[in-house]
Amino acid sequence: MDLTIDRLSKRYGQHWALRELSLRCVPGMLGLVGPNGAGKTSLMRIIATLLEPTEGSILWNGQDTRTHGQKLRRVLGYLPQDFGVYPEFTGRQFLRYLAAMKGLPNVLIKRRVDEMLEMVNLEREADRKLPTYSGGMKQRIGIAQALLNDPELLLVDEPTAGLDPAERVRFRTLLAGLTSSRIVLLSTHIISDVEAVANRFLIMQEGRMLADTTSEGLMARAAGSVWSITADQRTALHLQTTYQVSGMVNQMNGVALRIVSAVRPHEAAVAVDPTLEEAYLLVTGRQAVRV
Ligand SMILES: Nc1ncnc2c1ncn2[C@@H]1O[C@H](COP(=O)(O)OP(=O)(O)OP(=O)(O)O)[C@@H](O)[C@H]1O
Repeated sequence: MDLTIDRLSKRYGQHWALRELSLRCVPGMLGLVGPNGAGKTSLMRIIATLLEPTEGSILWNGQDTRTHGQKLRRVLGYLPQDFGVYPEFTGRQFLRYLAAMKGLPNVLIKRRVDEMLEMVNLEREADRKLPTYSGGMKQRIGIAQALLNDPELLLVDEPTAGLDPAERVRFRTLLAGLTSSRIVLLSTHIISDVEAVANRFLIMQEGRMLADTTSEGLMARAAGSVWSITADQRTALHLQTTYQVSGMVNQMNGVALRIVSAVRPHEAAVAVDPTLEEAYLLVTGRQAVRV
């Protein structure tokens, strides 16, 4: 199993959504992290062969997907960001319908659908119509449909958007169990979504790959660049306007700040271990989203 992305670019009109992106993926969970508009969905849609690149190519096991797209589609599972459900179907009917569409033999469909419903913990809700499902249940049925063909390559685009914290955790746990023998590419703008499950982090911004690293690699980049200080209100305000503040808590004795800065922001500041979000902030220069 080998997915190679070679100098991929995508232009919409005058706007470049992807710029010369290269990447080689082997089995494991890859967290594709970047702010809205970074190009994550465009990349996923091109890999899924739903969108043509402007330049560059995607190779699946060494073969170009422009000419051998069927080989990749056969082993692909995809949960798109705007995953829509069919209002007339129950969860079970929906999965059976998609299993048939994916070409699973009739004799296997019932068993496979039952297995998937059990895996995503929706057996009890399987005969309810899809519009009655909560956001988290819809995402779980979405991942179930993506897994029907036991894909070697699983693309999951912003799966936790709009989920409440309990469903978010549940979804992460579900994903964590899926990675051993496939390539999973999971996109998110929330680093905590992939913090515990990804063994590789791809950080995208404005169509470019800013970093291709592990959590340790990302943390190492931020070592010595995160500071903690408890200051009075006036000093805290000054620090906030001058530096990137990654955390702030009002306390009895002042304001406790965490600051991301290459230089010591104040003589009373002490260096602290970075969090993954702070490392992300340092790489992208943006505020990480905390959920
Ligand atoms: N069909 C399109 N026509 C024109 N511009 C587009 C189109 N699709 C995406 N874009 C632009 O390309 C850039 C990348 O979009 P894309 O959806 O790939 O990013 P993203 O990282 O997935 O962001 P989001 O999380 O908001 O979906 C954005 O600036 C977006 O506005």
